[in-house]
Amino acid sequence: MSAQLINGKEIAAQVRQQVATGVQSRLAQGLRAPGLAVVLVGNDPASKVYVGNKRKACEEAGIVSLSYDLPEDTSQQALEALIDELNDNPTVDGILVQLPLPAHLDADPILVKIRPDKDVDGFHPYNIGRLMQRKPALRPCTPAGIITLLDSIGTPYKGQHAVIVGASNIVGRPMSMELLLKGATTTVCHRFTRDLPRFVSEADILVAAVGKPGLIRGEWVKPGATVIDVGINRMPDGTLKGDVEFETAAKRAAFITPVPGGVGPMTIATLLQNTLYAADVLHVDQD
Ligand SMILES: Nc1nc2c(c(=O)[nH]1)N[C@@H](CN(C=O)c1ccc(C(=O)N[C@@H](CCC(=O)O)C(=O)O)cc1)CN2
Repeated sequence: MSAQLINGKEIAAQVRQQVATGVQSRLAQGLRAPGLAVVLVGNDPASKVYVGNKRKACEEAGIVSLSYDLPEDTSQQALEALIDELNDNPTVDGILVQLPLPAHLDADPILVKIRPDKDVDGFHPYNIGRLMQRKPALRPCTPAGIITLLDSIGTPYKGQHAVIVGASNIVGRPMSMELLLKGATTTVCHRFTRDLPRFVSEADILVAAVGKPGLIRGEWVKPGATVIDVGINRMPDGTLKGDVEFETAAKRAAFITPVPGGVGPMTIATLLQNTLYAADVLHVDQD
């Protein structure tokens, strides 16, 4: 391996420490601790792990985590009623509905119902619009966390070709906007893209977010590229594998994120940052 590893776990720990300091400073001023409502519907095992990690991270940073674990057969109406209640609760700065929801539920009306100033996932059309206008408020956690990682290695964005593989609402599309705002020339590849290897081989910054283990072959990677692997694919033997063929990609790249321990921890650290931001900046009248 010649690439330098980007240690997401370590950088996430630094971000979480900064958030903890911010929370302490609120308490020292006599302000209340920020509150995050974490809503989990159903029994998806991966979602349970992520939600558990989010709640633990909140506690460690001094953020009050309010847990709402709802049964698999929760109705659309009941979930929307809970969002109304949380929107009106002055001790709640952030509301997070863990995705994916069970198949009978429609996520879009639920995400739109979350008050934009409590939308710490940054998925509400208002927050996406703010990002598009270069006036970000609450930014989607995974793309914003990736920018923190790229900043940490001094990425010279301007004029670089950033190629994002995957066009999801959670990662690919907001990621392309984050990188565009940084001055990169961005290309988004998706399932209809012809000749994926050609685009990958032209990427100075490559972000892979498709959820297909090893889809991106190491030999496609441009020598000296920065490779960010968002894929967290659980293999039959229980191990986690990224979307990028790690060993071969690491021989060509200058920087690469591991899976696990790369992007995933940054998603949670950025969620805490967003929650503190919502409490400090967006809800100053609620203390
Ligand atoms: N409401 C949301 N739902 C989902 C989001 C999101 O940002 N908001 N993103 C993903 C899942 N996700 C956060 O919820 C998430 C995924 C992975 C990790 C993480 O720390 N992964 C570890 C490995 C953990 C493991 O053992 O599985 C790592 O990569 O090191 C954190 C958050 C979909 N849903």
